[in-house]
Amino acid sequence: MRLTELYLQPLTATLAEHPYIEDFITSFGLTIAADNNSLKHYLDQLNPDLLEDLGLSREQLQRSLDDFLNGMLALRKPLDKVESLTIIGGRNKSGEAEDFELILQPGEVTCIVGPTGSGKSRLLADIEWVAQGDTPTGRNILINGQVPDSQWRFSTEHKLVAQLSQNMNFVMDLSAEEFIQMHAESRLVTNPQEKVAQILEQANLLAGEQFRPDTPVTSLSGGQSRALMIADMAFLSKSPIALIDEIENAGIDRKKALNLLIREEKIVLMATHDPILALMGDRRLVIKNGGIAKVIMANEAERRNLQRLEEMDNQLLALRNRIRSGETLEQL
Ligand SMILES: Nc1ncnc2c1ncn2[C@@H]1O[C@H](COP(=O)(O)OP(=O)(O)OP(=O)(O)O)[C@@H](O)[C@H]1O
Repeated sequence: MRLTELYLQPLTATLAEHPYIEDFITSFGLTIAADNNSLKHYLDQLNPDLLEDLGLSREQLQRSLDDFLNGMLALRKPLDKVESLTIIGGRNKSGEAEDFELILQPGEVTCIVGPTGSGKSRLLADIEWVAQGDTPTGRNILINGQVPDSQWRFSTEHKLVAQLSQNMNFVMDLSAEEFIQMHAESRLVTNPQEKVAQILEQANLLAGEQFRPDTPVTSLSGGQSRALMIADMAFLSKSPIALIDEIENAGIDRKKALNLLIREEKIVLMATHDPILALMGDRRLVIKNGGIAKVIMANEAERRNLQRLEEMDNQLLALRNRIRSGETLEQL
């Protein structure tokens, strides 16, 4: 819907489709009720004395409402589907060319490995910024094979990338359910209750220890809050690209977490040195001296080892649980 139509149709329809307009108007100390007049008529008939008492001019109110509605309409606009992300090589820290062009597709997982300071975060930042040769690496990022529309580059609503970082600090005094509910409402999803239930259920499947919907977010363990944010990212974020920084220390089911994002058809890039996650990826980018030094594609021999690694991981997990419950490990 266009902004002009929204101003001209009867308020009954406008407020039913965009209930947040009422909150916006009341936040200025005004009241608005659904009737057959239009939003334009409502604004035109506002009493100038009342506006003056509220310290408002009609033009100011109109401008703020335009900005607000434009933002809300942009949030509802369907995004262009991202079918591929191309990374065109730039140069490493010594100025040597990175000689490659990589195409990543939805549902694929790309792991990023390399020593501290090698440039892993820089690569993620190039993608987030949709670099056009204008970052220290000189890389270029294409979306669907083309220089991306400014929709992706400059919009704060339509973020190309959703990023999950290692540290989660909640400062709000809300329950897990209220927190996700608030997020779902701000995203204007059509069925927030259902989405919230789905996210809480999935987060509990990921978390090592269960939590209840009424658990305050500030009381969630590191693993539980990360599980909640991964489920939130999978089901609420419209960003087609997910960047994950080190999932391993989180105490959550890493495999399920990754599968959730893959199932939601995101392009996943993950900095990780966890062998299980690395082998689950479709490719690994090896970063050295600021450049992508090597691209390792998933191969059968490595994948066969995945099962062994999982067995080893389960054995370690069982030992961890024994330690946790106070047992000794003389007998393995
Ligand atoms: N190709 C490049 N040319 C110039 N500078 C670069 C290049 N790649 C990375 N850098 C710079 O090198 C520094 C270290 O890179 P970065 O922070 O990405 O490393 P990292 O691998 O993420 O390290 P850590 O594992 O410690 O987080 C940053 O200042 C980054 O901007």
